[in-house]
Amino acid sequence: MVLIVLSGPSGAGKSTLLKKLFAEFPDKFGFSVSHTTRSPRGGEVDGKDYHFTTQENFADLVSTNSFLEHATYAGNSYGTSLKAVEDVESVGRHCILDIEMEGVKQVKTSGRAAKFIFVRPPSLEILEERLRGRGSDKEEAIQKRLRQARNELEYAEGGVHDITIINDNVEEAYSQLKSYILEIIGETQ
Ligand SMILES: Nc1ncnc2c1ncn2[C@@H]1O[C@H](COP(=O)(O)OP(=O)(O)OP(=O)(O)O)[C@@H](O)[C@H]1O
Repeated sequence: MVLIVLSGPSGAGKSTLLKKLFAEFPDKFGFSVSHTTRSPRGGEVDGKDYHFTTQENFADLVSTNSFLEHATYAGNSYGTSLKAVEDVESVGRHCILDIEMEGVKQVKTSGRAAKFIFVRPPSLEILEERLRGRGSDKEEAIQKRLRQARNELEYAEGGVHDITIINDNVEEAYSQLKSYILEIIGETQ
């Protein structure tokens, strides 16, 4: 099984592309279930949406090197455990992680083999338009995402990913993503 790590600035189109991939290949890929110390929101199911966990248990998992990557956002910790990846692989699916730069760095140093795909927008101006178009963020959050996008793009300049996909036309970007992924999992269409 191949561990596939997708990253890129917020708003670059990762979810859009992955949605297409899961729709076309419903049985080939899976997302791992992350651990989090945040409280469940309405309708979220433990073990399905997240493994909801205490800060203490989360710290234990960190100290036993049980996470492939983990980070803290807005006071809550999130992580992908090695076991969560194995759970996806045990049912015969390739695990896909949709994570940000710090997580990518951790997977890289974990020693676990993976393929790294970077999804980027054609320009920061277009990224800004898309973030506004998505309508899910306030102005302050958009500015924060744009600042972070610069960091992600700079990191990617170092040639740390196996492939960079520019999401200009979504169908073209999807076609590139699909052919690369089918190639690395050893399937051709
Ligand atoms: N090629 C494209 N052309 C125009 N709009 C696009 C394209 N790809 C995605 N979008 C739009 O851009 C917005 C951001 O896309 P999406 O939510 O998939 O990004 P993301 O990388 O998953 O972001 P996040 O990391 O914040 O979850 C969405 O409104 C989406 O419909």
